[in-house]
Amino acid sequence: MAKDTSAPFRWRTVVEVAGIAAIIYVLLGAPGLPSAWRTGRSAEKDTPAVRTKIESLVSPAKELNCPTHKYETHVFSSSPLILYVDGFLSDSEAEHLIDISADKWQISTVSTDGIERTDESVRKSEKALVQRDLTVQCIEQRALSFQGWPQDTFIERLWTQRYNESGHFAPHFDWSTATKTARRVSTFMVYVSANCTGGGTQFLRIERPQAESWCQFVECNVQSEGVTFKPRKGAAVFWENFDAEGRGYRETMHAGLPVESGTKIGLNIWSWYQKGYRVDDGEP
Ligand SMILES: O=C(O)CCC(=O)C(=O)O
Ligand SMILES: [Fe+2]
Repeated sequence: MAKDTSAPFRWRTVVEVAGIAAIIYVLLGAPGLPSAWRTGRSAEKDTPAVRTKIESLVSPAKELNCPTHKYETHVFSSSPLILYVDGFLSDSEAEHLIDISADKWQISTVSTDGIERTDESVRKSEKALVQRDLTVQCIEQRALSFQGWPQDTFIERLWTQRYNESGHFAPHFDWSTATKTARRVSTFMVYVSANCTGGGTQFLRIERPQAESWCQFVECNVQSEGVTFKPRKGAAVFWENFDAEGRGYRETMHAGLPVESGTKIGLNIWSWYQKGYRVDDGEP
């Protein structure tokens, strides 16, 4: 009787096709996987976007003489870590940030894979790059000290952000480009001025806490998805963008809700992990 050789042959074909598909998937850059896992194809490559990012990293001068400043921290969530920091900025620091932003406002951009564009359906606001004077460096220092001066972690140059009526920022993550050795590890969303209605910072995938006490900081009287932090002058919402393995937290998706009346001014303080990088102290 003739031997049936077709079954082993089919299996070999299946294995070969799977192998070729896997090679093509890797060559395409492993689409669908978080970029932190795409080893061998990373922001360490010296692209213009990476150079611009690295040039924006700063470290406050070590011998700074900053005034004593006290704030109150409330743990909102431990995983992901989300903290509410009341009084992160003093009134005079907030006023100073407003003053030094005054002649610097420019239309805000959004960035996809390091490429900047304007799109009011995503982000409608103005932003200002603030000069690194003593007050600003003391704020940078406060942000690093708050996190325990983590290794190889720097502050991205600070920007204020102004939203007038209908200004908003659609849901997004703060961690678009990320690798194992370079990523935006944490965010402070600081309210510099909050003469507005609306304009809260909404986390769509996180539930509002039950305790009544949180109602001073989060919206309790509106029916909306997730939880919304109220803009409150001087306060900050702090969160970590990645877990210990370097995976972005999906729960940190957030939005700046439309300002219904008045003006809201925010300050972004982003901390960036850049393995092995050293930055000169001090001056802008
Ligand atoms: O304005 C807000 O409440 C959020 C701003 C924000 O998410 C950002 O600037 O990345
Ligand atoms: Fe954001």
